[in-house]
Amino acid sequence: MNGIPKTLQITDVVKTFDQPGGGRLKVLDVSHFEIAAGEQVALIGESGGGKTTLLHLIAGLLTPDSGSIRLAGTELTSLSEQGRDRFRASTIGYVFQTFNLLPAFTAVENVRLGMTFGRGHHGASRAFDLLERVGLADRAHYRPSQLSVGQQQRVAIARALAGKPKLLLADEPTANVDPVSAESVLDLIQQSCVDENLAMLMVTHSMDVAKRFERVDSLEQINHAFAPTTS
Ligand SMILES: Nc1ncnc2c1ncn2[C@@H]1O[C@H](COP(=O)(O)OP(=O)(O)OP(=O)(O)O)[C@@H](O)[C@H]1O
Repeated sequence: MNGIPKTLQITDVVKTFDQPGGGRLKVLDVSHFEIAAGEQVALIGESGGGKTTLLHLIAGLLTPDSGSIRLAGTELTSLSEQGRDRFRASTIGYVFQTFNLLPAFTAVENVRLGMTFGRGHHGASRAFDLLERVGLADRAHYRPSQLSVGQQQRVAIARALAGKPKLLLADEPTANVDPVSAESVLDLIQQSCVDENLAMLMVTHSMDVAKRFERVDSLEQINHAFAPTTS
C-alpha cells in the first residue's frame, strides 16, 4: 500500500487509565500504525489488550496521553471536544457489537440519525437507498424491536455509511448475530467499503472473520505496552 494516501496515521500514541486501586495502567503504546485509503484491516488480540481503546482513540471518543492521530489529513489531538464530535460525525462510521440503534425510532429514522452532521444532507432518499442496499427496503418503517438481530445490524451498517465516512470502525460486528446472518453482515460491510472506497478497521476475536481480510494485525505486535504494566 506504499504510495497510496493514508486515511489513518498513528504515531507514538500512549494511553493510560486511572486504576481503581490507585496508579495508572498503561494500556497502549503504539509507535506506528497506519491504514491506507480503501484498505481493510482486521485487528485481533487478547481480551483486555486495548483493541476497543484503540478504536475509541481513533474515533475521538477518548484522547491519548501523548502522540499523534491523523485521520483524513486532520490531527485529532488538535481538536476541541466539540470539534472531535463534529469531525467524527463527518469522517467515521462506527458499527458496534450491540448495534446501538435508538429503540423509539424506525429503521429509516435511525439511518438518518447517522447524517445529522454528516457531509451532504441527502436526507431521506439516501437513507432509503442505504436500506435498500442492506436488503431492508421493506422494513424502513419498522422499529428495532420489530427486526431480527441480523436485520438490526444491517440497519446499523446503513447508519454507519450514512454520513459518507472515510473510515469505518467495526467492533466485533457479528458477535451477537447468528452464523448465517454473520456471513451476510460481513459481506455487506466489506463490499460497502469497496463500493465507497472506504477504509476499515474491524476488531474481531474470530479467526473465521479475520481470514476474510488480506491484512490481519495483532495488537500485541504493535503495542509496546503489552503486557500492561502499572506506573
Ligand atoms: N475507562 C477505563 N478506566 C480504567 N481502565 C480501563 C478503562 N477502559 C478500559 N480500561 C482497561 O483497559 C484495558 C483494555 O480494555 P479494552 O476494552 O480496550 O480491551 P479489548 O482488547 O477491547 O478487550 P476485549 O477483547 O475483551 O473486548 C483493560 O484492562 C481495561 O480494564
